Amino acid sequence: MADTGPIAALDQVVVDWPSRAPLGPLDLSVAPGEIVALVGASGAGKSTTLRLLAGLEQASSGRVIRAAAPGRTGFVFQSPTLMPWADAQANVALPLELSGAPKAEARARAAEALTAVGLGQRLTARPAQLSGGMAMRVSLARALVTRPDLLLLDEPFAALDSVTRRRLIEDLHALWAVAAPRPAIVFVTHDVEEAVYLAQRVVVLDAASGRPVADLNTPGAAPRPDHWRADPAYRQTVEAVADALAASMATSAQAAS
Ligand SMILES: Nc1ncnc2c1ncn2[C@@H]1O[C@H](COP(=O)(O)OP(=O)(O)OP(=O)(O)O)[C@@H](O)[C@H]1O
Repeated sequence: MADTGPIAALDQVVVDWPSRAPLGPLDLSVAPGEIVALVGASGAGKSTTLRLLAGLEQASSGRVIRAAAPGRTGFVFQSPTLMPWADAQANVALPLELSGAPKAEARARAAEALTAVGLGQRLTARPAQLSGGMAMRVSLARALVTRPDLLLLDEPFAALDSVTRRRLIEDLHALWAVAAPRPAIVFVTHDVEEAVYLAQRVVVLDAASGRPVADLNTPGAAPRPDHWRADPAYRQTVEAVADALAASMATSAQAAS
């Protein structure tokens, strides 16, 4: 593939809030179409890194590169953040309507996106009529409907049971694999196994400064078959990420003592 440069990157970015030590300097580069997982201790700066990549947070210094086309960055939060009064189709159509698409086209594309996440039969359901997993699928469809170049996911499945969670990870992989072009995905999670299973690269953030302190490639091509979880290469990578995560926390615990 031709080197097209990153779809999003942080170059020596520092975020300086009056109430705490500065975060950074942060360096991270995300290539078009790649899947990167961010792991780190609570408060390490994972959400801040995503918000910087989304343009929702200002850097105090350094450079943020955002190469996704306007309106083609999708964001999915831990809670589905749906409009409670609107049905699934209207929720998913909203970003298209806001970007000026005619209503009929927006509704047709919303129906298509909901079908892709397995909710083709629930277009008229309101959020209160959906399970947690279904509501998250609607949120995913809303992010995918704009055919994003960059999809940012902040612990999207953390509140779900483990079976639903696995299914959603598999669906996300499948949706990514059929998209043309594939979006880059940056996925924040506390779950090391989920990070290794989903991503092509796992980046570990330092607990104190938020700086990436380990950047590990995962073996094998995504999307992975479910039985890959029993593969020794998967287990070894999980151990390597868990070790890097423990090391990142130990250093900051030492610094604090
Ligand atoms: N607007 C803000 N003003 C001041 N401090 C902030 C602000 N936003 C975040 N922080 C602090 O910056 C640090 C990083 O926060 P962030 O939410 O990015 O961490 P995180 O790794 O996503 O945490 P968690 O895993 O708990 O969600 C935390 O100490 C947080 O309290």
